[in-house]
Amino acid sequence: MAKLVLIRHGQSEWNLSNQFTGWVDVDLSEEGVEQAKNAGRAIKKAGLEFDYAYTSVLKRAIKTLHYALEESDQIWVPETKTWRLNERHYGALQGQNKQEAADKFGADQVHTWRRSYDVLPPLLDASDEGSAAQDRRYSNLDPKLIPGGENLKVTLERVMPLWEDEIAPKLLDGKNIIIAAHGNSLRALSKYIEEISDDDIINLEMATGQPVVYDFDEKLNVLGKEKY
Ligand SMILES: O=C(O)[C@H](O)COP(=O)(O)O
Repeated sequence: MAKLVLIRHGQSEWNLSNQFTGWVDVDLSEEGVEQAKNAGRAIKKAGLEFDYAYTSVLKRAIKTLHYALEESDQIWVPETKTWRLNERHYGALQGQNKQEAADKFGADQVHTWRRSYDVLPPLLDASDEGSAAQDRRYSNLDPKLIPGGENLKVTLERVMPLWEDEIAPKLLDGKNIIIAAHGNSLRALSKYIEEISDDDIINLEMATGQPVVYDFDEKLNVLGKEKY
């Protein structure tokens, strides 16, 4: 019945330089642009047609969506941009080099920050430079909802209202949806969709620019999952 395509943005400038990114609005690298276009070509080749598109308010995901839709000749598809699909907020780690952080705090600690389900990164204060509280794009958001740092659990909790209010009803109505977002907002969504345990989610990685296609029955049970 309905299909849902999840696509992590193409390689970003900070994926390339190995920096924690989170809510920092970093652009795609040249390779990231190519990955997004290739995703669009794969979508076209597979004959995937969308009724709705969703993305975050960060340009690496927005541009990935646009390249993918343009290459598959469906740039007209109605799209929604929402902070609920943003990357998990990496708190005070944002901007730091991941290798340098591992040298400073230990590889185990950094792995725990990156992949554990419920350990929070060091938090940013609302008054800190670089806090999203000072960013105009979040000015219509209740300040209490603006995070100073998130783990996967908190990320899943803020993705779920979007799933419940918008995505699931449309899939139940047989509509096909593409979501272009981020490694961890998509890991959170996959955890819910595939009912992956808190322990096992540590092993799920999302490749940049690779479409993941879920096929659902009319009760939203997963019939199949394919990667292009
Ligand atoms: O925000 C980031 O740094 C990346 O998009 C995801 O990083 P991770 O692989 O460390 O979770």
